[in-house]
Amino acid sequence: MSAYLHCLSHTPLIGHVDPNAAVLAEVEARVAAARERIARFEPELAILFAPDHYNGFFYDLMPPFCIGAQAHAIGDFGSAAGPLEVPRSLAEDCAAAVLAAGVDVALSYRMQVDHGFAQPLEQLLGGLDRCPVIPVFVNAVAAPLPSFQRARRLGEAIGAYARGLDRRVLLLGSGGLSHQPPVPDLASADPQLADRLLGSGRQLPADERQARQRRVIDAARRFVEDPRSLHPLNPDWDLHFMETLAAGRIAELDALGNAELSALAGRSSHEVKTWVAAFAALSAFGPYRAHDRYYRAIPEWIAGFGAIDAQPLQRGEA
Ligand SMILES: O=C(O)/C=C/c1cccc(O)c1O
Ligand SMILES: [Fe+2]
Repeated sequence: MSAYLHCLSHTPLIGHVDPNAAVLAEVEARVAAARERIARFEPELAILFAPDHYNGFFYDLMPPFCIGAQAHAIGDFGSAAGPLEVPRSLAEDCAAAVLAAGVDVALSYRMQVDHGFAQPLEQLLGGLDRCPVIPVFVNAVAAPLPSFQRARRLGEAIGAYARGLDRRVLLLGSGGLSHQPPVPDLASADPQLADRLLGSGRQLPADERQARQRRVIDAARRFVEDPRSLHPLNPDWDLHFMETLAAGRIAELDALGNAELSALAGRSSHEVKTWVAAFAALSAFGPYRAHDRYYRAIPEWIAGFGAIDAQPLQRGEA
């Protein structure tokens, strides 16, 4: 029984609107180093906390959290498409354990996921099917959103379940940090978009998919030229958030309300709740040490882009 954590921002803009070569190389080196550390850990099971962007979860039935017992990725923005390697009975047991621990979580036997799940699996493990993975959806865009406290409780319950397995468990958090790309919003949607957000967008026609991706790519180009065209990135808050998790003070975030977080760091910054859940899961293995922290605000990717590793303290470590 052992655990290793890696949390990483995702962005579908990689390869579409990139920062300069030096920054790109810096990020690639960081990701490559994280991939090596993970490979050395030799995970037997990954638990991946990630959000969706109205590609798999819609307002016909929007859960705050959902565990996938089977899942497939759609391949948006050129990310990997196809089935994830989900150990069905472990995912079922995990959902049952979480419910028994008092956290309400949905279960899906046909979970559809997007770049939020696919990108970390590609970047950190080399593909969708390289390691058995339990995908855990955390709603980070479709109001009303779960709170920091519930994300923490979800993570603690999943961590307690994972600790009981006799396996090397990799805990992954995907998303964040401060950012607000043009992800749709039901409150301001016209009737056609509202219909898509209610579920008719599950299999988007190719031309609409193209137009949707183009809108995000154009928004990124504009954001580089005019930082006021989107909600600003907030490096101060991002670094403070990372330090809070690294210092083991996860519960301090409970006091931060959803509206407050949107105002500080943008509407998509709720993706950081995947990090909170992952760290809370790690805390179920005991005190931990964070290392290999990385951060850079990257407007080309509309992302406060961060990465961090953590693992339980070894015997003798303070
Ligand atoms: O449009 C989407 O589906 C999402 C875009 C996006 C852009 C930048 C950072 C992110 O985390 C995103 O999901
Ligand atoms: Fe995202």
